[in-house]
Amino acid sequence: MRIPSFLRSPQGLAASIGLVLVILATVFGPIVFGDLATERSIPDRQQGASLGHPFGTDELGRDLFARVVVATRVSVLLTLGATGISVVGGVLLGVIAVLLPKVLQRLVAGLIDILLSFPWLLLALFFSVIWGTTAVGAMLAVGFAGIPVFARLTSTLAASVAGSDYVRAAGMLGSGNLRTTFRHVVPNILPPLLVNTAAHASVTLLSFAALSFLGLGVQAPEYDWGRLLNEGSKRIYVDPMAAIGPGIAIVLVGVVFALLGEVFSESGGRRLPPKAVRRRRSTDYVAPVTDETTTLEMTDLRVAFPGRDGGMVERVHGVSLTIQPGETVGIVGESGSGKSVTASAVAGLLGPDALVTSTRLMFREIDMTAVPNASERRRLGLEQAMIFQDPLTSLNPALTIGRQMREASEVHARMSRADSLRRAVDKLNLVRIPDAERRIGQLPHEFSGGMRQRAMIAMGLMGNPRLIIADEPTTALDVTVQRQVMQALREAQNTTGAAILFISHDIALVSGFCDRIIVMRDGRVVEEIAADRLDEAQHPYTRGLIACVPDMTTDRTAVLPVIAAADEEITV
Ligand SMILES: Nc1ncnc2c1ncn2[C@@H]1O[C@H](COP(=O)(O)OP(=O)(O)OP(=O)(O)O)[C@@H](O)[C@H]1O
Repeated sequence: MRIPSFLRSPQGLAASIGLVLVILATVFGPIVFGDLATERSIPDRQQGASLGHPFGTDELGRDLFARVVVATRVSVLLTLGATGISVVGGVLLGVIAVLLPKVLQRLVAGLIDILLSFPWLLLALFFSVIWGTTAVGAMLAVGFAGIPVFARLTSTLAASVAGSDYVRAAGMLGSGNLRTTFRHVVPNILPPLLVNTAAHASVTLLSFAALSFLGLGVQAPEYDWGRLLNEGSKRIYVDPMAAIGPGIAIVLVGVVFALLGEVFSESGGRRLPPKAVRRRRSTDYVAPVTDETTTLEMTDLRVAFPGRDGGMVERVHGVSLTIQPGETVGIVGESGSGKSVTASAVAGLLGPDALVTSTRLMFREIDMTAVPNASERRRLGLEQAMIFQDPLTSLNPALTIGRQMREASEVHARMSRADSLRRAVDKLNLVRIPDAERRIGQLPHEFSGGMRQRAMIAMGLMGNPRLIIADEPTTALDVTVQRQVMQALREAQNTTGAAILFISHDIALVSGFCDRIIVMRDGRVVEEIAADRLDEAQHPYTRGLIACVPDMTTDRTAVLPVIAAADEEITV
């Protein structure tokens, strides 16, 4: 029999044994020890620890060990209830904070910060005054006092995931904010949330004990460990076990929760299996597009971002670009020349900070400068595909490749799960992923870099792409794998007839792959030239880029040419 990996570490084993004991005491404690815990025996009152009464007896002669075991249920259930309130409330508030418009986001973040600045126990005391000194009041108080902690954690974790390529890609597929948050963001913040939940449960248990000890928690005739501790502390110098007994229970269960947090954090990389989602069953698939309208028309695109002084700084200065169906257009230029910003404007992926203006920006007769309606969103999700530079950040690490591939066809083409699965396997075969039926159930980290990038291409083929935007798709790959990816891209184009907008700083790669090359520098197009006429390039910058590409005849002892700054004369 295979031993689960978490049982192989000492803390995993200790946490598991502790958890089983806590569950047994919670479920069976009151049943087994209930009578003993309430049975009064005046002759035996206030006895010290003995074999018959390990923790002694109280002032009515009731066995304290039995009372400590019986109190497990109240103490643990109140702890779980309060932790649940903190986690659910905090995660909801944190997620809402991420979904809100920027101004409201800041307001909620400010509110969370203010609540966090109050000491936790002080907040709990404040709430317990509101809800009264009862067990439920204490649970609500401790639970509500923990909400800001989880709200801050959730919004911070969500913000770090929200900038990933796969979340941007989900937005491009037309996935709404709520869907993207619950499908792509929440699964990726679950492991750290679980770790913090376990650690927080341990603190919550102590807070309950503290509240009950102060007389603000569980009230007589009910009792929990805090109350037993309070009663025992009155005779601590005579019968120390009366106070030490409930103290041991509090410490032991607190340690079990803390150890559980350790175990979660150690297995943090391991993902939870993806949940099944309800789907509309339908085979309503969108027919392939056959009309041949111009794929992209862009005139005088200008993009500005907020600068340090509060004003806007223009980074792309009047770029015009037209792409015809089936055409392969390359954009080359050095780092920072505005290639990615131009491509993101085409895909509508620039964030709310960017100020985008253009005389005309149409993708297959969809005005990309206006907010798309439902049918345009659906078309964009199916007809545009984007392949990013780093496949590891562009795939959601918590979802299987198959699940991510199916998203576009299920959301937009409304295909049934079985149909979209079949289509995903076909597309993985098309980009030559071996053993596609098995691979489709794997997570992105189980793929090699080149396979991940080919899976991204396959994902783009799940719709009916008319434009594939590939933003430096081979930069992170070695030369052999680069060839496989380029080949997959070419085959994808041959199969679909899609146009490709290929972005790279490598003019040699672009000239071998594209029909036409746009050369960009400092946010401007400096030259547009057919790939097979590159040797006739006029602009000194283009000639400089070509001269920087070494070939078999390059003198390896000579100094490489240097491209001068934009305002300098370039000599090659
Ligand atoms: N969100 C942003 N906020 C502010 N400035 C930005 C933002 N995105 C891009 N820029 C700026 O716009 C300019 C063009 O960036 P872009 O990413 O398009 O360059 P690139 O040509 O794709 O470079 P690389 O090859 O390094 O990816 C750069 O100066 C960059 O700093």
